[in-house]
Amino acid sequence: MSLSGGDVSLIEVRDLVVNFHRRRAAKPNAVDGVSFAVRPDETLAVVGESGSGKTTVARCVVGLQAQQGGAVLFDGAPVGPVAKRSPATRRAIQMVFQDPAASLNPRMTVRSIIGETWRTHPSAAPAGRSWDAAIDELLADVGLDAGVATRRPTALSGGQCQRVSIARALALRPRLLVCDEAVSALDVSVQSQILRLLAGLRADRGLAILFITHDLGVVRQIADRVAVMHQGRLVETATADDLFERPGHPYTRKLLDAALDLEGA
Ligand SMILES: Nc1ncnc2c1ncn2[C@@H]1O[C@H](COP(=O)(O)OP(=O)(O)OP(=O)(O)O)[C@@H](O)[C@H]1O
Repeated sequence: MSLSGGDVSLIEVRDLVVNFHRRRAAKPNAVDGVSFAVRPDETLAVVGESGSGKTTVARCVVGLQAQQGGAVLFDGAPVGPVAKRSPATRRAIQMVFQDPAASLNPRMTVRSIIGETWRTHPSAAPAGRSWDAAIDELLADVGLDAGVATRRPTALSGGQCQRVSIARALALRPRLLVCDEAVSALDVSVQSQILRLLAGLRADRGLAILFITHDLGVVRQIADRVAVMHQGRLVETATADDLFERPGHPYTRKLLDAALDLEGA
């Protein structure tokens, strides 16, 4: 049965368990039996305070973190660590990180950063036209002008770098974008621009997005559904509307109250 409430899941996390202290059994699991699913056309936000296990779940989904229990299923089939995934699965699940400058090689131009993804995944490279033209088009898709292609990340703003990170992910025509605190390092106005960009890309390209964030303001702007994590466990999953209108779990209410206090401060 799909845990998403719909019929088809693109990605499903089933009873996931991660423990970073396997030899010391008394230490709690960082991720403790988490299950959720994302449909091919939706944005699911995973929200929770620092240390609740959000990033660890995201890293399991992209195959960068091994789990001690449970499974990650893509298109209904279990997928393991990234090194053991098929090139098609690796392409299909792309990640956008929190710190755009740190996730882009400062010595490379934007053109080489994007071109490199096609050298790693030749099956995704543009066929029948020049790479430069395809890169210009990708840059336009993320709201950057073609002149950015010859620049290095150090010559770009944080927002521009994050757009380049998104273009690099899109170059592989992914089906799922995993965004780990992808706007947390940006000014609020730039955050909104990037969130609008992601929403537009999702609609235009039929992307699914798994959005990891501690920020309920971001959740409100981007999410169709929300999974709330607390101390490694998932305490509530709801549509974004329901979560804000009728939070079901006391911890969710606490998070909402804390966010309201911040807004009012
Ligand atoms: N590589 C690691 N080795 C040991 N412990 C880790 C490691 N990565 C995460 N942890 C621990 O696992 C728990 C969950 O961390 P995680 O980063 O997934 O939480 P988070 O909700 O994403 O928090 P934040 O928003 O602060 O990144 C925390 O207690 C953290 O200290």
